[in-house]
Amino acid sequence: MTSIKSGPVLVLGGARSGKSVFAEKLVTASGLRMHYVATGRAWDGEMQARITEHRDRRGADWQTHEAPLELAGCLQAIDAPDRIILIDCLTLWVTNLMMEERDMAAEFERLAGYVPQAQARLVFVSNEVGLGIVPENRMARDFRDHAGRLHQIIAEISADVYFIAAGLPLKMKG
Ligand SMILES: Nc1nc2c(ncn2[C@@H]2O[C@H](COP(=O)(O)OP(=O)(O)OP(=O)(O)O)[C@@H](O)[C@H]2O)c(=O)[nH]1
Repeated sequence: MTSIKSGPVLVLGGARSGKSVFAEKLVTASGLRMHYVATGRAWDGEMQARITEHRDRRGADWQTHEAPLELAGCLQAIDAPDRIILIDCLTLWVTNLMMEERDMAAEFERLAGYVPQAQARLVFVSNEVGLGIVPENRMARDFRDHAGRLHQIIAEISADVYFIAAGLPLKMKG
């Protein structure tokens, strides 16, 4: 199993690609105190079922925090050198910021400003949503563009970057 040596990690992949499971294994293998920051919200029964599945899989060794909007603030609040924090996922955070009409560039800058100073190990999970055809509606195009920009920003400051497809990791950086 791949292990985390130093610096932040970005794990990208499509829906149900196995990216969360891969990231969870990286975290579990680290031996550090495991924290999970969820950006998702239980907006309907289906999402609640997905969340329950994730919680059951993680088990009691993880401490869970919910940060649909204030991601950098949440990470700062729980930062400590003996911890590893899995952030799942950046694309849901982008969705939440868009819904609240936040200044995306400023939010990305705030997160990117914090990441290099973090004492905890950070593992970001995100959906690669830019591989399909150009979406027909404006909001979906904006979402795809914001996600793409954020991925480039986080990839640049990450030590390791993986792309997961069909449960298989492709190491792109590190
Ligand atoms: N609020 C909240 N959300 C959670 C919790 N655990 C997981 N989630 C959210 O559930 C989302 C994952 O949903 P899925 O639809 O199963 O993920 P997926 O992208 O289809 O599948 P994978 O590629 O396997 O990760 C994550 O992005 C989290 O934000 C939790 O304890 N609380």
